[in-house]
Amino acid sequence: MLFTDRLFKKVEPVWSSYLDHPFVKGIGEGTVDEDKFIHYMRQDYVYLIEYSRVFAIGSAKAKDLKTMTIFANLLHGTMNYEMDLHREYAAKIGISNEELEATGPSSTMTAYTSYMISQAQLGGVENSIAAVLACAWSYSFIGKELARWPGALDHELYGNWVRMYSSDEFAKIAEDCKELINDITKDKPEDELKALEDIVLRTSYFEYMFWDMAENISTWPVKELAR
Ligand SMILES: Cc1ncc(CO)c(N)n1
Repeated sequence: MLFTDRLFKKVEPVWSSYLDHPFVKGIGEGTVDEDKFIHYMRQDYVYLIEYSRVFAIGSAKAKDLKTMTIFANLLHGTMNYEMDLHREYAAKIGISNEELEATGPSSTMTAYTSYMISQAQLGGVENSIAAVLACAWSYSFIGKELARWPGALDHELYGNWVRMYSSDEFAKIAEDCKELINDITKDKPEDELKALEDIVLRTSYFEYMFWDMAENISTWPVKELAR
């Protein structure tokens, strides 16, 4: 069995719950509140900066040129392609790239990216790929599903989002991550596989928390002190 098949069995209930989440449903149905979406996109922009850092760590830790190149391509794709989506949305509503980049990090964004970066720094290259796997793969999973919902692809505001994450280009990013982890785990003992599975499960929980952060427009518990 491929390691990603084993992982999918583990995370499937968590990922299915994303599709019932009011924010994710709101994107698919075109009903999500604009203020919530803007908060989400701003937090996601600064999230993607840290996420790219994990690709850079993976590239630095890679033991062969193929792995190093895949990480470098993922880094390039995120910064030059996926983040254009956020820049385009921001431009539409009058937020500059500088303002977008200067977004104050929310507690959930901080916790999630800190966890990814610490896991990537602690272990070998396999930890970096485990840390980003749920991100790329679950977004592709959500994108493909929402693309089947009536009108989701054509919605004037949220259609771009659905088109990005259901695109073949984005599916390729998820596939590259899956291939990397399957290659890297081929001869690994069970205790190491379990540790990687744990990273994928925890990042899947963080993904749920990120959707909650968007839905609740949350930042930090003590808002007036968090500026
Ligand atoms: C929080 C989060 N996870 C995953 C992705 C996919 O890259 C994203 N844009 N944001």
